[in-house]
Amino acid sequence: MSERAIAHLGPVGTYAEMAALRFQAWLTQQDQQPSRLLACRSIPATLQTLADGAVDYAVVPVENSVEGSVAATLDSLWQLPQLSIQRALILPIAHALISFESDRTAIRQVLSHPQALAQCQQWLQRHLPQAELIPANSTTEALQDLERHPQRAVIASTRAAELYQMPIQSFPINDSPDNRTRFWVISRSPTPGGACTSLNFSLDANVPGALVKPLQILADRRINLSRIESRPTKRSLGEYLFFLDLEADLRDPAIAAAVQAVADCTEQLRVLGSYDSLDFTQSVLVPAQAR
Ligand SMILES: O=C(O)C(=O)C[C@]1(C(=O)O)C=C[C@@H](O)C=C1
Repeated sequence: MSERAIAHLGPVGTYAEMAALRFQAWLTQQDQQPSRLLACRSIPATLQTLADGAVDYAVVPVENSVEGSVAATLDSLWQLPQLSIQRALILPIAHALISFESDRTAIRQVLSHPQALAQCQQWLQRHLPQAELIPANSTTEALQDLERHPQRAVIASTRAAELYQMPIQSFPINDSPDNRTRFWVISRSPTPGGACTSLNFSLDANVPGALVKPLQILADRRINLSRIESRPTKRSLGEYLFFLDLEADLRDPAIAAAVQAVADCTEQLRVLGSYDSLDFTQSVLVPAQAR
């Protein structure tokens, strides 16, 4: 078998890469086949690389316990109908403040991925109220050139600080000690079926009760929703797509029938995947030098 490739948000050292490493280790345990990782510039680029056939899997963040959904993942995935979810991965996320400046009062800018900035907002407000917050494509992209900007700090993982040999000034700085992010493993293969089913749909008309109908179908069949999210379709103002996670397995005929009934009362429904989760919140993270 040829080497499989797994795309993730780069550069090397992101949380998405950590998730991809976890998935790679799990995959190797399953079938002993080789695989390699490929770092991409953004979440849309990660999914596009997979859709173009250049890799076999993509690992993308989808939801954080504090900040909620990762919009770039939802927005990109619904535009790539050839892709489906294979598995979810849950990782603990602990952020570090990385800077060559040890005097916090001298730090003028803090750079990171918007999700990471948001996950540390209270800490930043308390300890670096003077700093301008600057969004970057990823936590480790923000680390590039840090040594040339002494008044700058970056929020990234301790592993990233080790990999790029940069000083950690504070750790942990995430507001919630139980900070976790759920990632999806996506591929071009049919979805396998599993304890969670994710779908999205648009509605025929913007009229009272349009959303109640599909939700009532699920409630009547006692199917629990673990998440509901709306995103603009970007076609016209006020037009939304709804993303739902059901605690249900699509391989069960009763669940498949319920999803069909939802499809019958919505404009367009797509099953993004039905899959199991791997929860890594209790296990030790891969040390940087072990790669
Ligand atoms: O920038 C990174 O390191 C990422 O992997 C992205 C990302 C995200 O988009 O949520 C992943 C996990 C954390 O929640 C923070 C940032």
